[in-house]
Amino acid sequence: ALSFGFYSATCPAAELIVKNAVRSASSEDPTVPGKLLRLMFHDCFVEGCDASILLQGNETERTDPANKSVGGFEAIDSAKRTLEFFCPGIVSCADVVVLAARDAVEFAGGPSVEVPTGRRDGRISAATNVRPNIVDTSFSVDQMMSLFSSKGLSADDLVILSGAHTMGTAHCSAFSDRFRKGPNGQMTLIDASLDVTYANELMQRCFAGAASTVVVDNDPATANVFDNQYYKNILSHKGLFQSDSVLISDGRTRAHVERFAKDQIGFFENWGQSFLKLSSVGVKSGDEGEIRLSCSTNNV
Ligand code: HEM
Ligand SMILES: [Ca+2]
Ligand SMILES: [Ca+2]
Repeated sequence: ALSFGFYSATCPAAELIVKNAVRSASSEDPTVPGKLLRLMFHDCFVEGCDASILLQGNETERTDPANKSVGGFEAIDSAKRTLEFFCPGIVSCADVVVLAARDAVEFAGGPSVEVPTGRRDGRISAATNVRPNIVDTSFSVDQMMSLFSSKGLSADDLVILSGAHTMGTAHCSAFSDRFRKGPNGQMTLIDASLDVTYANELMQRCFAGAASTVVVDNDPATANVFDNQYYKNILSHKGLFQSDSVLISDGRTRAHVERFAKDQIGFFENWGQSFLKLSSVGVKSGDEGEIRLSCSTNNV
C-alpha cells in the first residue's frame, strides 16, 4: 500500500527535488506543466501509475499514435537524475510522474495536493495496451464513463479530471473531426455544438496547409493557468474537443459543469480528491515491480 511521506526516512528531500525540477523546467518552458499532467493521465490509465509510459524501445506505449504528442520526459529525467545522485535506487519513476503532475498543477496556480507515495515501476510497456485504455475525443459520455469506471473512477471524476484541459495545448488533428475539409483544402464547421467565432479562430490556426506541429491552446482564455475556466468555456460552446463539448449534453455530467463554472474553490477541492484517485489507479507496491535506475529502461 502507498503512504504519505513514504520516502521520509530513505530520501527526505525526494518531494522537494521533484518540485524543484518541475519549477525550473516550467519557468524555462511554459508548456511543461500541461505536458506533465497529461503524461500522468496516460501513464495511470495504461497498466496503472507505474511509469510504463516512460519505457523506450520497440512497440512500447510511447510508440503508439495516441502517445505521439505526449511530452514532459525531459523534466522527469532531470528530476530522476538528481534523485539518483542524492538517494540512488530509492525513488520510483512512477512516483516521480505523479509528484511532477501534482507540482505542475500547483505551479500553474492550481491547488496543491498531498499525495501518498511508494509506487513501484512496472516492467511491461506494450503499444497494444494503449488504444483500449485511452479515451478518444470521439467518445460519447457513456463510453467515457465506462472506461473511467473500469479504472475505479466515477462520472464526477470524469468531469473533474477533464478540467485538466484548463491548460496545455492540442494539435489540429485532435479536433479536426469537427470540421470538413473541402476539395481545395478550405474547411467548414460540421459540428453545430461549437461557437462559430471560436470555430473560425480554430480554422484560421489550422488552415489546410498548416504544419503538423501547429498547436492551439486547450483553454483559449487562460491558457497557462490552472483554474475553472474550462467549465465556463464548455458552457459557452468553446470546448476544444468533442469529448469536452458532450459533457454539457448529458444530464449526468452537465450539473457538475455548471457548478464548477461558478465555483472555483469547489472545483479545487474536488480536484484534490479525484487527482488522488487517479494517482492510485492500478498502483504496484511492496515487492511488486522494481525501482528503475533510469526511467526509460527496465533494470537488467
Ligand atoms: C476524458 C477524456 C479525455 C480526452 C478525450 C482527452 C484528449 C486529449 C487530447 C486529444 C489532447 C491534445 C493532444 C495533442 O494534440 O497534443 C489532450 C491534451 C491534454 N489533456 Fe486530455 N483528454 C481527456 C482527459 C484528460 C485528463 C483526465 C487529463 C488529466 C487529468 C488530461 C490532461 C490533458 C492535458 C494537460 C493536455 C495538454 C497537453 C499538452 O499541453 O501537451 N486530459 N487531451
Ligand atoms: Ca502505466
Ligand atoms: Ca485555464
